[in-house]
Amino acid sequence: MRLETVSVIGGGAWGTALAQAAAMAGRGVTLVVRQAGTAEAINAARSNETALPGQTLLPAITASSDFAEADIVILAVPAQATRTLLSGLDATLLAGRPVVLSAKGLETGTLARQSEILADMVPEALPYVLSGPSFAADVAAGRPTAVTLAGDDADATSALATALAGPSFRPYAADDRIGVEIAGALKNVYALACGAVEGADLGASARAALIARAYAEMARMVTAMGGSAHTLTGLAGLGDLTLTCTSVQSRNYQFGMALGAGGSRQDILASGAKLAEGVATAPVAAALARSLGVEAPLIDAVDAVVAGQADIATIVAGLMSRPLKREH
Ligand SMILES: NC(=O)C1=CN([C@@H]2O[C@H](COP(=O)(O)OP(=O)(O)OC[C@H]3O[C@@H](n4cnc5c(N)ncnc54)[C@H](OP(=O)(O)O)[C@@H]3O)[C@@H](O)[C@H]2O)C=CC1
Ligand SMILES: O=C(CO)COP(=O)(O)O
Repeated sequence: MRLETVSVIGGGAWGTALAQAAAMAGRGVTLVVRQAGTAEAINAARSNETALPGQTLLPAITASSDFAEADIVILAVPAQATRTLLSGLDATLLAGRPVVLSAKGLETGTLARQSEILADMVPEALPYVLSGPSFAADVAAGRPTAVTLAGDDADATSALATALAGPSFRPYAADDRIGVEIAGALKNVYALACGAVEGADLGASARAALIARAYAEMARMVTAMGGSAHTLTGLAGLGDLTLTCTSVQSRNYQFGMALGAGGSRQDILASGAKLAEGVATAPVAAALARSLGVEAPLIDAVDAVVAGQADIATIVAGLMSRPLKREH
């Protein structure tokens, strides 16, 4: 299969960074944005100053407001926008092509993973999931980054990983799409919790305990969904959980800090908070856990705090007074 050209759909921080990574890999790239004026501004400045300031885009990238036919399509819009985006695209341009899903979230209402949305909307597309510890600013600046790229066919996934790999961007091929998608969505929920630990000044010990118990909870969720807990030992699991749950640079962590300091979801959003996917995913993950019969006290705790149903002190007291049990 020809893997020379790439269309990245979504002109935010991540779409811009993935366009840069694909250009570094030697691909010809179209960065598809919503507004013609935005495309013109990016092409003129050779930079997407609104979404990813201070990064000069490589010459192989052209921004456009039209979806161009390409060998590889990468979707990089927020998880809740993926269905709307796909409903507006010409499905014939996606049929038989690798479509790389890079959003980290579960869909409100349907509880769907990103690749389930793609299967609903364009069943003829070839689904791949890209996830792992990778801040857009790091990827775009050419700092060393490694991610997981999961697809159904091992040879085709390796070929796609090779087509997207560059000197500073290293995709590892994998086959567990479910595990990778659930890990990517849930780490944002746990990052909210870890940010709240910092915002409420509960200490580094509490944060480390939270990360370890989040990993165990994530493993229960992945297994119940039909994925492999082994996937969580990799970049999309441990890697991204570590990054997002310990970095003030993470938008989910920042949102959690504001919650931990006593802010309400509404007030934090009104203050202009950046996209924090865990906010939409927390109630979806809680509903998913209930439907699967999985015990998920941390997801439930984040869901309750985000919904304004409980304060941090009550949540912490509740978690610390759960019946003692064996660790494994
Ligand atoms: N930023 C990061 O470091 C990383 C982000 N991700 C994931 O990537 C996804 C996107 O995040 P990110 O780019 O950072 O978010 P941003 O908020 O920076 O950008 C989101 C972009 O999506 C566009 N968009 C929203 N809805 C639509 C739509 N219906 N059709 C077309 N475009 C649309 C917006 O367009 P407009 O500007 O016109 O509103 C905006 O450019 C998230 O799921 C995130 O978790 C994954 C790894 C790293
Ligand atoms: O997914 C990310 C890094 O891997 C980005 O995290 P935030 O969306 O929390 O900034």
